[in-house]
Amino acid sequence: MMSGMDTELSRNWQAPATEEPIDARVRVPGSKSITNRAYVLAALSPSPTLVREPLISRDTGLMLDALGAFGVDVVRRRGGDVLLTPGPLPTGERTIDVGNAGTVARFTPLLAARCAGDVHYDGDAAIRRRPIAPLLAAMRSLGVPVTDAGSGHLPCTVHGQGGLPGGAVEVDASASSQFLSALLLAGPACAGGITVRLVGGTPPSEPHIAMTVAMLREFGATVHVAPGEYRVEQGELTCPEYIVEPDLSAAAPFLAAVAVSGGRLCLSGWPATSTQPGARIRGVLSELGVANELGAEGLVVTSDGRLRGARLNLHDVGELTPVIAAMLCFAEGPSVITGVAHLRGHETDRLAALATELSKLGAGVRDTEDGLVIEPAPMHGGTFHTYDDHRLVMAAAVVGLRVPGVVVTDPGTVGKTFPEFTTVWQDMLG
Ligand SMILES: O=C(O)C1=C[C@@H](OP(=O)(O)O)[C@@H](O)[C@H](O)C1
Ligand SMILES: C=C(OP(=O)(O)O)C(=O)O
Repeated sequence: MMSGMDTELSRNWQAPATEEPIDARVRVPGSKSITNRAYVLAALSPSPTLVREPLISRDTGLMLDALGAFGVDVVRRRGGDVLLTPGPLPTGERTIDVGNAGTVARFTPLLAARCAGDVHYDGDAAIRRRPIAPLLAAMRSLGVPVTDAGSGHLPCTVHGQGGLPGGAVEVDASASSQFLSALLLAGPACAGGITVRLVGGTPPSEPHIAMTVAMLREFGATVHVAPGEYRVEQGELTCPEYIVEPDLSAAAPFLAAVAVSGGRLCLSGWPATSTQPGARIRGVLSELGVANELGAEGLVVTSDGRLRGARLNLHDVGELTPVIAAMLCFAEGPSVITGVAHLRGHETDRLAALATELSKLGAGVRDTEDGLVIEPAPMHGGTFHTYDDHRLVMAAAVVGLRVPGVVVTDPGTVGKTFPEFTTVWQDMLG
């Protein structure tokens, strides 16, 4: 039996610190966003799809479970590839656990409408706080009956009628680009296709919308894009094999490690072009004065450990904010991050969490209405709370490299998108 102290230690992770420059080659697992889109599109493709090099993590496991509940046969091959073959759409009541996966919570309810019967949705306490009302409103206006407890949040029930109506629909995707992606991904299965008109503010995470459009086309869908309006034609999808790119947002903490500690790191498998927002970390690094170059062996980042402060609008790449904020705590001057008010509705209120945890360790970090102000200052060890947020574990790891004694709570929460993160991080240090 473990003593209370052992239990406490096993729940925490002492982030490794180093005074040596980094000299490493790292490979990260497949992209969460690409994997879960490939799974959704495979579920809508009548012929089998082999998804190669997918991410194997909590979010992608929950997606496969959800699709399995909708009659998709899922075969996990040795080595990680997954073969998906849709079967007859099921009838009767079922329940989907979305955990804290935005992609499962937002992308699958439209698919549930194709089943005949009630599909109940719920997940972690955190997902019950995350926005979904604009998506449910759009579903209702399409003619899909959905009930919730009146709060506009999960839990909710999709009353599947055995088919997905289509037509024209408006959506306010200013709180999450995933509302728009959800409607577009379901488009080929909608009767008569779907026309989505954006209302409200500009959606965040523009690269994720481009990813949705690009992947729909890779699966054979016809997609028309005009300013503020998208049209997806009804049609049969097919893609016998889809290869998933490495997750460039999961790569970001490793690149940040070189920026704060100096040295050289090669991230293997970096694609020449990508719709992933993580690809834009290269531009951010350049702006901070950190050299990075794409060559035959991958993306190579080299640094002497010095970086400039900057003013960064991260509206398009919000999921990079925790790692970038951690990195900026070691810049030579202050920084301002703007454009990410929607992060308050992510896995946790990321702006509040980053301000609290980074300040607690000595940096001057405060949250503003739509971002963070970061005044670098000498930092010291202490406990870094992670609030069930995988990207806060990654941010804490970056701080811990330069600050001995950073104790990270609940490191297992990183399993949402990168179960092997702490091992790969340790390996990076040799
Ligand atoms: O579509 C996707 O795969 C994602 C879209 C973004 O969501 P928001 O637009 O809600 O920020 C991003 O932050 C999330 O990690 C993944
Ligand atoms: C916001 C994120 O995840 P989700 O897919 O749950 O929205 C994220 O991974 O940073």
